[in-house]
Amino acid sequence: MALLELDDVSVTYRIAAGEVPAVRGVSLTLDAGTALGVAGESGSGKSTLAMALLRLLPRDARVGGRILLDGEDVLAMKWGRLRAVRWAEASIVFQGAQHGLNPVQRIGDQIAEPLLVHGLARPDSARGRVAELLEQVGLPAWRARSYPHELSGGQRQRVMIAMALACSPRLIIADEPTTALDVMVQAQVLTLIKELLAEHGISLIMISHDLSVLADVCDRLAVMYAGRVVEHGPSREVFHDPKHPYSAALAAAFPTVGDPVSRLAPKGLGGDPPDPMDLPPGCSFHPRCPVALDECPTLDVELWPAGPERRAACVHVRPEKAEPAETTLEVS
Ligand SMILES: Nc1ncnc2c1ncn2[C@@H]1O[C@H](COP(=O)(O)OP(=O)(O)OP(=O)(O)O)[C@@H](O)[C@H]1O
Repeated sequence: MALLELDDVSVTYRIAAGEVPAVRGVSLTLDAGTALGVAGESGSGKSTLAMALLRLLPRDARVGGRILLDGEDVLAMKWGRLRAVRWAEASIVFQGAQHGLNPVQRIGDQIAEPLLVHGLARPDSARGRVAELLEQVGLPAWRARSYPHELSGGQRQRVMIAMALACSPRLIIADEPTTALDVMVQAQVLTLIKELLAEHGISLIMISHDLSVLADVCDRLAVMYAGRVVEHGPSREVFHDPKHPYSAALAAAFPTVGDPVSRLAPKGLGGDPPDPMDLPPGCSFHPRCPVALDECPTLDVELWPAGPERRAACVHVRPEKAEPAETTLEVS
């Protein structure tokens, strides 16, 4: 059964220069107990989409479409209900843990905060639960007394994961949870995430520019380009046999963690992603596409079926137009 359903979700930022269509018509489903990876270059709209799921966007963002969490419309929730849902039903782990933690508050107090706010622990009983959570993410209980600057990047990211787990949510949204970490620590944190998913049956939406990381952790992948999903399907299939040329370039990129060049230029692709305020006509990817056809600049692109449980928005998977049926007139 679907835990999360996105139906034609769009996000537009209103800025002085005009409107920025950051997310355009995204429809996706996440089944309970499964993990969905969202991939794409910088600026493709991944973080905007993640923030929209819990209505964490700034005021200048207008969100359209429907976001159903366990059948409940997130966009229609009153503030009180939304506050109850955040942390307790769905929580988010942000990119770069150093920005997500308060530098002058002890780790233990920060992990305890959502528990106290949601009435899941009293100040005297929270300490035991904090110790349990630290243990779950592989940190000793005494770390509760530490301040964020006393921890390594990987340890801080574990603390963020402990906070996200605190209220036993059904869904965790992780936005680039390992991007700022070196390769060894990244592997440890990914292993931890996989163990926690398996143990607790939590559903995950994980965002990354690195398709190989997502394919390792997630059951399904969605690839975003210029605010749209251009391909989605089972992880292994999208990673090993991509049907969209943009997914193929991302899969071949093998980006180095923290290397801005590989982040910005998937292998074999020239140019930059388009400015959302000045999108190319037709298929937005056509100016960079190595296999573009003459018709791509005017193509009315859709997510066409590209195999069982797979879809891709590329002319090369478009079903042949059905020939008009021949009619035989029988004249008696
Ligand atoms: N607060 C904002 N106001 C206006 N435009 C914004 C705002 N936040 C993001 N954008 C624009 O929306 C588009 C999508 O940005 P977003 O951060 O969602 O992409 P991303 O794929 O998560 O990139 P990254 O990996 O760099 O975080 C970009 O063009 C960005 O400039």
